[in-house]
Amino acid sequence: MSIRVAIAGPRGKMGAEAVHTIMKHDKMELVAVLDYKEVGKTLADLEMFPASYTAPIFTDMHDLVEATAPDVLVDLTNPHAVYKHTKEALNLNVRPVIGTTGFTDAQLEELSAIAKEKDLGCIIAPNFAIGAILMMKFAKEAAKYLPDVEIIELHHDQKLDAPSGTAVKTAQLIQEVRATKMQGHPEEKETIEGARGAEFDGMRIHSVRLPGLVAHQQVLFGGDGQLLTIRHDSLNRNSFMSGVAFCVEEVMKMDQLVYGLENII
Ligand SMILES: NC(=O)C1=CN([C@@H]2O[C@H](COP(=O)(O)OP(=O)(O)OC[C@H]3O[C@@H](n4cnc5c(N)ncnc54)[C@H](O)[C@@H]3O)[C@@H](O)[C@H]2O)C=CC1
Ligand SMILES: O=C(O)C1=N[C@H](C(=O)O)C[C@H](O)C1
Repeated sequence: MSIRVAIAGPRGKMGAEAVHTIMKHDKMELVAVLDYKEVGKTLADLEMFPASYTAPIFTDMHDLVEATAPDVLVDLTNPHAVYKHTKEALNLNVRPVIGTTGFTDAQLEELSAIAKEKDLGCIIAPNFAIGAILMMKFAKEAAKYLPDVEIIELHHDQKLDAPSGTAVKTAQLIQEVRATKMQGHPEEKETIEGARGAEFDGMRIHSVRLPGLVAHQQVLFGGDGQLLTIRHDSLNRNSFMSGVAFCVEEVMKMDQLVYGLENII
């Protein structure tokens, strides 16, 4: 039987790719999409999709679930909308697969508690690309031996959140294996505010935003007379799509919230 999938944010850069991915998948059916406008239309009414894409557009999650009974909601919207969508989906017994970044720790804890209470799978994946997950895993391993680390993430200039969800997740994974360490000179002073980047548990995160970039990150480790750089580049958004399809299948087998694909690959 097909997995019934709804997608929030279908007109976005990631959402549109995800629409094509689900439409092409032989074990999945795109039953609806959630947008903030165009209610009553179908994807086929939007110029960007072919006439064969007949999934209806909803602007209200309750209406969407009542009319189309999805098994899974894939959210690719923005940091302002995603928490509400995830909570609503869980409360309506729909399993969320969330690619949108920008959750607070308190929101993650609350959503985790709801998923647990309902025995429902929920995946929150700051990055769906296998190469990025390996980059994070390798960075965590390297930090055991080289605890001086700075993260540089580079993204397109339409990105709303900084630092990226991937950079935050990388820093959290490193924090698990590294004793807190304030890096740099103890008396260093920024002569222009922000020059040293964001501070996370003593390590620094730098965010670059430029047209032409997609999604890139390098993790730099410094040691005595040596440097190690671990870098990942997403050159297009197709790089995320096998991860999206993997999560839609996996979340059907789960009964709790998982934050980060490194926990399930
Ligand atoms: N986990 C991953 O591997 C990846 C995650 N992302 C994240 O996915 C999110 C989307 O990224 P992009 O597609 O580049 O952004 P985008 O700006 O191109 O698309 C966002 C879409 O969400 C829609 N939207 C906004 N509010 C909405 C609402 N209340 N209900 C329904 N739709 C709404 C917008 O109309 C827009 O079409 C971002 O948070 C980004 O960081 C992006 C790439 C990979
Ligand atoms: O906004 C993006 O583009 C991306 N967002 C995610 C993040 O914040 O880490 C994943 C990837 O880096 C692309």
